[in-house]
Amino acid sequence: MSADKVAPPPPSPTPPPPSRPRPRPVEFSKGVNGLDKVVLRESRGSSAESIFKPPKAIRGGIPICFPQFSNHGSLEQHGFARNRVWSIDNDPAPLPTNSTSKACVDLIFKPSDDDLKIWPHSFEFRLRVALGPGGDLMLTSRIRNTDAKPFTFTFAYHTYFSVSDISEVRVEGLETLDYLDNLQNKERFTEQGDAITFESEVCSKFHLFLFSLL
Ligand SMILES: O=P(O)(O)OC[C@H]1O[C@@H](O)[C@H](O)[C@@H](O)[C@@H]1O
Repeated sequence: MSADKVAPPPPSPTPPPPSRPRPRPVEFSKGVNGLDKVVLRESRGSSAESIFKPPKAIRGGIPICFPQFSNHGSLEQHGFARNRVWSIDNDPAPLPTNSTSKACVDLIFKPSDDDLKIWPHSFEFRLRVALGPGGDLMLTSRIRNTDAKPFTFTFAYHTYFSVSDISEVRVEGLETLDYLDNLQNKERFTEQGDAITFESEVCSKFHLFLFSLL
């Protein structure tokens, strides 16, 4: 082989793209009013199928299903409350004196004229989100009938949990409760085991309550 036909050295391997830094779960800063601001970010507490694009509801956090849970009615799945902008009550009732909470915010949702066209019942939904001293989060929902007539509704906190290893998860306390199995045509069963574990896809709805407000 002559010198001018020597094979060129192999290209050096492309370096991997720099990994994006993960957002810190809690950030502390100062708010516009000079008060301490705490931003909670849980980048993993959502479904892998999340589409953060209206009108699709965010599949993460704790969606509030109201006035309809699931497709048990004529409204959109899980009702419209999770897809609306709520306002903050700047003058909420104080926390009870025996409360261990240190901080809370009251969020209010009232139906718009368009909402009343699809669900003709006026109400005020007040959601209190309170943070305990140990970091525990407490949600209290109060729904007030501001209509002249009674109405019924279904409601749920559709909480998403971030788990690193599903095989380590056990859900206890549901023994003897009835549930509808979505993967078996919503057939009704009674839970027999003292703990539910997950070996494959599960989609069960336990113990549905129907509320009436007079
Ligand atoms: O996708 P959505 O509307 O946020 O609902 C989340 C889940 O809600 C559950 O109640 C349904 O049984 C699931 O099928 C669904 O994936």
